[in-house]
Amino acid sequence: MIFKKIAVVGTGYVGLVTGVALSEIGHSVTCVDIDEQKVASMREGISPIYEPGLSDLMKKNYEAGRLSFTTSHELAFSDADAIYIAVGTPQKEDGTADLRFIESVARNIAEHLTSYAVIVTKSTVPVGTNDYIKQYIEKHTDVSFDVVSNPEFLREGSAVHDTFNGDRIVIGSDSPFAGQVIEDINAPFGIPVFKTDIRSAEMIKYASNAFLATKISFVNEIATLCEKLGANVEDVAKGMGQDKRIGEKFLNAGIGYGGSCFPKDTSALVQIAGNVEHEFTLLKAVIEVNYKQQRLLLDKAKEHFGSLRGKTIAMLGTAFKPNTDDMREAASTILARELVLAGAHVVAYDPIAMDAAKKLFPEAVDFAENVKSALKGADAAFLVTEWDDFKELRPEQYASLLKEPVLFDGRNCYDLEGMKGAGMDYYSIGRPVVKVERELV
Ligand SMILES: NC(=O)c1ccc[n+]([C@@H]2O[C@H](COP(=O)([O-])OP(=O)(O)OC[C@H]3O[C@@H](n4cnc5c(N)ncnc54)[C@H](O)[C@@H]3O)[C@@H](O)[C@H]2O)c1
Ligand SMILES: O=c1ccn([C@@H]2O[C@H](COP(=O)(O)OP(=O)(O)O[C@H]3O[C@H](CO)[C@@H](O)[C@H](O)[C@H]3O)[C@@H](O)[C@H]2O)c(=O)[nH]1
Repeated sequence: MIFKKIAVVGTGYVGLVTGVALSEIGHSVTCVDIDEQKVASMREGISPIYEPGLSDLMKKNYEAGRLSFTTSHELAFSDADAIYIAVGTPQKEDGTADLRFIESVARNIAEHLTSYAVIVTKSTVPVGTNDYIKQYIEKHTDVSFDVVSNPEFLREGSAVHDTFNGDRIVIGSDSPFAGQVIEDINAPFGIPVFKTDIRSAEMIKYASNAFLATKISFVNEIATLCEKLGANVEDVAKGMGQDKRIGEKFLNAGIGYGGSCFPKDTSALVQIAGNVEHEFTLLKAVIEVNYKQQRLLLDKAKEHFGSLRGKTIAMLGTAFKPNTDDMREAASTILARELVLAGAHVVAYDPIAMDAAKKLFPEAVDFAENVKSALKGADAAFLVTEWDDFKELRPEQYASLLKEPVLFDGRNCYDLEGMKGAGMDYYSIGRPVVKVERELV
């Protein structure tokens, strides 16, 4: 194995995890970020993001001298065999992908490239973006280089695990040499490689995310039908998933998908289609279903209480999924805003993402120190993120801490049988409602 000198541009969820993982398999990695605070923190051995297993691995490779951090593109790119682009491609107001960070990295590379390197795009970029990167750099430097599309499929909350255990590594290239360099770099991971052209690689990323989002919105529509027809979506999903052509994964009904990827990537793909005069009807419906789904707990609570004015709601979980501090496009943000607008008092708790939530939630929202103090005296609870801390609570504990008591579970964390006799009304997604048997007076 020939270990390479690698620069990674951007130290977010993808860049830092990629940099750390590449150093762990033996390469010499320099991570460069424009955020001085992030770089300072990483140099002190503190990961700027919460991701299970990342901190220890980062410290280990930093101390071993295989991993370094800088704010200087010049330093990072000098003699690099490969330059990985892992900057953000957020959503613009019109739904298209905002490529200004990609454009700035292209400028950085054109300015500081001193010898041949393979430029690898990990960021999720619209089809044709790698062609743009190539043309821009070619125009502004005489140094030779190749461009490779190498989309990333890791999930937040399990990013380190996913990087070492991915299903495939997609390498899109029009240069067999450059494609081989990236395959060699990744060889120690032992993950199957799929090679294709650059545009197909770019499309694989969007198509994969759009397909997974479609699976989620599909099962959520089935969940709504189950509620109306007296079926149980959990059993329905299990029964469907046993068909290998369907597969059991990503069929968990709930309050929709959030996060830094599905919402923006589905919108971007609708726009990418629009640019070539194709209306992506199916994906538009997926997005519309998700919009309704993210507000579902609110509808259920309004139906239960009549009005939410003056009610105290304990919000359990603010992160878009467990094991992350990421709040991008989290359903909790919508729910907190809408609950406050409806006149409710919100007390939120999240084991990890509370600092991020404080910056995003309306000022009227209070934050509790732990799950029990969030629940104590509240009229109802909204279970928004399926953290283990919440799932470990027994139904009776909710019932004894809540005033009314009623639990609106957006993630189907509890078994319906276990809820019967817990002394609490229990609403979940796509499953029958469990009601407390109250004495008639
Ligand atoms: N977050 C995920 O789970 C995930 C998974 C797969 C793919 N992706 C894609 O990967 C890309 C990165 O996502 P992320 O969530 O890691 O982003 P992020 O916003 O967490 O991090 C991006 C980092 O890039 C830095 N940056 C911006 N411009 C720079 C420049 N010119 N030079 C150096 N650093 C610069 C920023 O300061 C920031 O630290 C996106 O395209 C995203 O769609 C993300
Ligand atoms: O059956 C399911 C599975 C997920 N979700 C929700 O879908 C969202 C996304 O979850 P997940 O895919 O686990 O997390 P991400 O970190 O957003 O990862 C997705 O987005 C990344 C960024 O592009 C990709 O790299 C990953 O492959 C892709 O799974 C979350 O809100 C989940 O609650 C459901 O509602 N039901």
